[in-house]
Amino acid sequence: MPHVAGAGILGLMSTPSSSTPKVLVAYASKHGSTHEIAEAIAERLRADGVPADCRDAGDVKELEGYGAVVLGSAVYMKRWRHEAKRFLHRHRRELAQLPLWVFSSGYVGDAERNAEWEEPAGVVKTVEELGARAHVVFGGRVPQDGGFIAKSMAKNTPPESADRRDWDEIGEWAAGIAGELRVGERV
Ligand SMILES: Cc1cc2nc3c(=O)[nH]c(=O)nc-3n(C[C@H](O)[C@H](O)[C@H](O)COP(=O)(O)O)c2cc1C
Repeated sequence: MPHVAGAGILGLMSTPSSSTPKVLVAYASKHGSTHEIAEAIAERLRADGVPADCRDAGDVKELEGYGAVVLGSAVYMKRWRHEAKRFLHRHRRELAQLPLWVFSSGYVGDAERNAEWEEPAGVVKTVEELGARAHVVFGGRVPQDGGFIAKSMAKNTPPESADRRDWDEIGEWAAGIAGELRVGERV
């Protein structure tokens, strides 16, 4: 089960607006699979009545107009993509004031979820300091078009476990976010 940090509605209770905040789903992806997770989260939010934009973290210059943020990054060599790290740094003041949810995407293959392939510790520390409501890890997909290591991963990974993204798990996580934001709307 993904780790879910202490959630709550306190931040939303103090929000003066009675409308559901628009959510920015920002992602950092090299080979597209994290982008697809981010799109699925945004789609689920919209389906649950929460307005959401899905954007490349590297393209986001400001957070004006957004009342909540979901940030996700692919993990490579135990690190987040630099666009996601830069996003955290650049917007840290606003993020500390906004409801924030975070996901990493990485583990692939048929082994039990590998403890080696977890969230980068520095990212966990930063997002907890920013008051993130949850930070979770989703499975990833072996890149189909990468370099030497990716090719070797693809060769050594059984095709049926090359894509470990669990769309039900992702959808449920997004539904939980929508639920929290809708609760805030009623406060
Ligand atoms: C060279 C390479 C290194 C990787 N390193 C990690 C890692 O350290 N931890 C992890 O969880 N996943 C790792 N992965 C798996 C990727 O995170 C996974 O394939 C992810 O879904 C890629 O996301 P993207 O398609 O959005 O770029 C690695 C993949 C490659 C090709």
